[in-house]
This record gives sequence, C-alpha cells and structure tokens, in this order.
Amino acid sequence: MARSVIGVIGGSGLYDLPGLEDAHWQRVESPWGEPSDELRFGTIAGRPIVFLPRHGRGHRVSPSDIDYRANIDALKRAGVTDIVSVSAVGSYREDLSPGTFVLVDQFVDRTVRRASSFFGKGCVAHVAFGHPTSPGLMDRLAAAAEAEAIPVVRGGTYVCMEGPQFSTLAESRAYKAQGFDVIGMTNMPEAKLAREAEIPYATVAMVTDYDCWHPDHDHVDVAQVIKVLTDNADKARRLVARFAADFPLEHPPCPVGADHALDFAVMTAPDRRDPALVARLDAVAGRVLGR
Ligand SMILES: CSC[C@H]1O[C@H](OP(=O)(O)O)[C@H](O)[C@@H]1O
Ligand SMILES: Nc1ncnc2[nH]cnc12
Repeated sequence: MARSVIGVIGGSGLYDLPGLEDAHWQRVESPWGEPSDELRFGTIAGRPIVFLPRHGRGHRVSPSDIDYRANIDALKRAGVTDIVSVSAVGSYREDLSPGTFVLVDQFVDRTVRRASSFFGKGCVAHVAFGHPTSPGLMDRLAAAAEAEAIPVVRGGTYVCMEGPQFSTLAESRAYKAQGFDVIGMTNMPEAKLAREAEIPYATVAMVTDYDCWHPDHDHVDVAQVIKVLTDNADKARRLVARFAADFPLEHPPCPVGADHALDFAVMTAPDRRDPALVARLDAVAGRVLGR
C-alpha cells in the first residue's frame, strides 16, 4: 500500500496554506507544459501535503489558460495520491446561499477550448467517469467539516463553463432549469485528468454568489465574490487542515476505483503505441504502460 500524499489545489482566494509545516516552494517540471506555479511541499500532523494555487500566486492564470495537464502531471510526479480541490462557485439554488460549502459529486463539462485528456493519437484510453469524485474523500471531508463545526452540503452538480465572462441571464436560467446546482470555470478538465492520472479527486465548492438568475440579486461581480471568499477562506483552510491531519498514513483504496482507473482503459496495442507519447505518459500511466 502506498504512503498517502495529499494534493490540495487552491482556487480563487486560496494561494497558500498557512498551516503547512516545514514548507517550501519547489518547481516541478512537466512534459505537458507549465504548471500554474511552483508546488508548495510541507506537512500537516506529519502527513505530506503538496499545495498548488490553481491560478498561480497573485492570480495570474485565467481558467482557460491554466495548463490542467501540467498541473495534474506535476502533482502526480510529486507523489500525490489524493486530491482535494477548493473552488469558488455561483449557486443555482436558493438554499445554497453565499458562504455555503458544497461537496459536489457530479460535473457537467461545458468547456470548449481546453486539452482534456493525456491520451490521444498513438495511445488511446477511455477511463470510467460515472462517479467523477471519490466518495471516500467526501466522507472524510464531511467528517472534517463536522469536527470543525463548518456546515457543508453533501452532493451537487457543478457545471463548468469556459468563461472568463460570467453567464448571461439566459444561460443562467437554462443551467438552473437543467437542475445544475453550482457553476464554476475550473473543475473541468481538472477532474477528468485526475481520473486519468489515477488520483481520487473531490471538490469543496464555496458558494460566492447566486450567478445572475436570482431576482433579488444583481449580476455577479468580482468584488462581491472576493468579499465572500475573504470571509470564508479561513474556514476553507481549517477544513483542509483537519482533513489532512485525520487522513490515514497509507492511501485508502478509492471506493469507485479512481486509483486503478487505467486497469482496463488503454486500447492501443503495445506495438502500435507512439513512443513519444508513451514517454510523456511516464508519470500518469507508467503503472500500466510499463515505464
Ligand atoms: C473570482 S470568481 C471566478 C473564478 O473563481 C473560480 O475559480 P476557482 O475554481 O479556481 O476558485 C471560477 O471557476 C473562476 O475561475
Ligand atoms: N457565478 C459564477 N459563474 C462562474 N464561475 C464562478 N465562480 C464564482 N462564481 C461564479
């Protein structure tokens, strides 16, 4: 059984994890491109943690420009076995008011210009993705939230838009009518790539606004989002710290098999694989490609 290494991807408003002990920033090279920033290595209660600010320190990288493949590959190279992502979201439900934390369990991908797979011409693979988040991680996040007296809502569908503009009123109403619960711009293809890299993934979504469908609220603006984020950042850090401190030292098997997602996924015959692509897949898929 592998030693647990928790990866934390910090979203808007979360550019560092102040509770990390023995922490240092370190550049991790990836053959897939430029990660959003250096990785912050440290420990919490003796557990190794690797933190990555998704938009880079100072929020320099927009959702469409994030190199999600480089980020996930870098975390995999750093030995990460489990990922918790923290994200700001807009809400489509009256009861999910700003400040609410939601452990989303489903995603709908509406992004249009992002590389969303490590695989492709020369090495084709299809991973199962019916359950895109790990129930094991969500159970532990819910327990950590309870221990810290932070209310969380368990379950919800996150629709990922391309952005960077927020939705039109027509889009917002349509998403609400389709039954989506929250909206953001970053969790896709991040969650898809984590699955391909066999890293169980869960998201703590922090509601910052009602998008623009709500008759009693004006359109979304960044000042409003930042205010809610600032008011809640400390709660998010406490939640992540408690989750990490209580995490098993040995990686617990993922109930939906995310940590073995590639067992039966690769279609391309060994003698027909592109050696250059296979070389780039060394960290993500070395376990099944024999590298
Ligand atoms: C500042 S609001 C819009 C911005 O915040 C969310 O990012 P993240 O998931 O990294 O917290 C949203 O997806 C947008 O990128
Ligand atoms: N309303 C919204 N739409 C998309 N991304 C968001 N992130 C925070 N609020 C959002």
